[in-house]
Amino acid sequence: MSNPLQIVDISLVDAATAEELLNAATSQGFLFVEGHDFEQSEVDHLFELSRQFFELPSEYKQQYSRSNSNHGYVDYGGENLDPTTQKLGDPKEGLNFSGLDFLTGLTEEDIPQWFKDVPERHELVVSTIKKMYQLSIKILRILAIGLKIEDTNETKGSEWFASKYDPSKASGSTFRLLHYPGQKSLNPEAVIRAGAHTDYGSMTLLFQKEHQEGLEIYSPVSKGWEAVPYVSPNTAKYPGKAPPIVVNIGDQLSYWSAGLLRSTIHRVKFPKAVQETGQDRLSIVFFSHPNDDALLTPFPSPLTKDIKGRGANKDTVAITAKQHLDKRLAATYK
Ligand SMILES: O=C(O)CCC(=O)C(=O)O
Ligand SMILES: [Fe+2]
Repeated sequence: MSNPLQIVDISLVDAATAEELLNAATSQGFLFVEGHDFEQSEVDHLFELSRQFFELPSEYKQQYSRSNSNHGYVDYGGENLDPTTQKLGDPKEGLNFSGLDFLTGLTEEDIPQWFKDVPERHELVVSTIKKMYQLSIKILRILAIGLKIEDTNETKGSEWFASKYDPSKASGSTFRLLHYPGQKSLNPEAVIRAGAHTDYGSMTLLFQKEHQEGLEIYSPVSKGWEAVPYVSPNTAKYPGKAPPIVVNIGDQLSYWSAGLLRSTIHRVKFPKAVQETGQDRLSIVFFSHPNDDALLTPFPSPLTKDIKGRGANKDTVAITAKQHLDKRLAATYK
């Protein structure tokens, strides 16, 4: 499968990396990142854990149904990512880990006992949550350099995003395991697995598996739907490491940058080959959000100061990260 997206190596935090990252974030709004520290074995275990969890009886999973704070199990059809077009919810199930403390990797509310029954299961979830948080902060620091965010009295420009990510303060960040069951039907009406949407946070990090493709972006470059392929790990460069991770710019970065960065529309669809094999899809996703009280007003930068009428610059009243998330979630989980 061809790859319309850039693969950016973030192992070096410097001006060249920042330039490359910014270019990808302002063009497609979707990219791959390599030079992260996720091991292949770790990601394999996570997918295995996810598969085993979703195989548990429905009654068991439903004991942990999604709470008002967006934590817990979401059953088939429980979420509709494209409520203006789709009547039915998405044909998928998910497990949300929300109310995250990034110092401990723990959640405020209970997670299914199944994860705690075996210490390795819980440890893997906890370490993944901490790593995802750290990776998103690293990417945000590099982006801040590329965006030439200016120093203020309170913060250094490169720390502008990170300063809104106090690890022990409440945020909308959510770690999710997602499962899209296979479907043999070739009914063209039933090919959407997750409706078209933009993500609500600052950025989303995602692992998918080979032969389980289906993620598509509405490319701002080609003005058409394009597949986000599975990209194999570069084992010569990074032995033992997991494949490049998908990075998706979300609404909040679009607001903060007055629309310079793109919160690109995407969806999950059954590609023909996957529909024919009846293959399931599993994805491992981290939705990175700043602290609840972070204002979504543009950062100070020569790159954005003259942009008017896009992103938050067009609004007269600034909203907080939590107000934005609550609004989006209310539409999704009607
Ligand atoms: O499962 C995927 O590949 C993407 C899901 C997604 O876009 C989302 O949950 O926001
Ligand atoms: Fe999404």
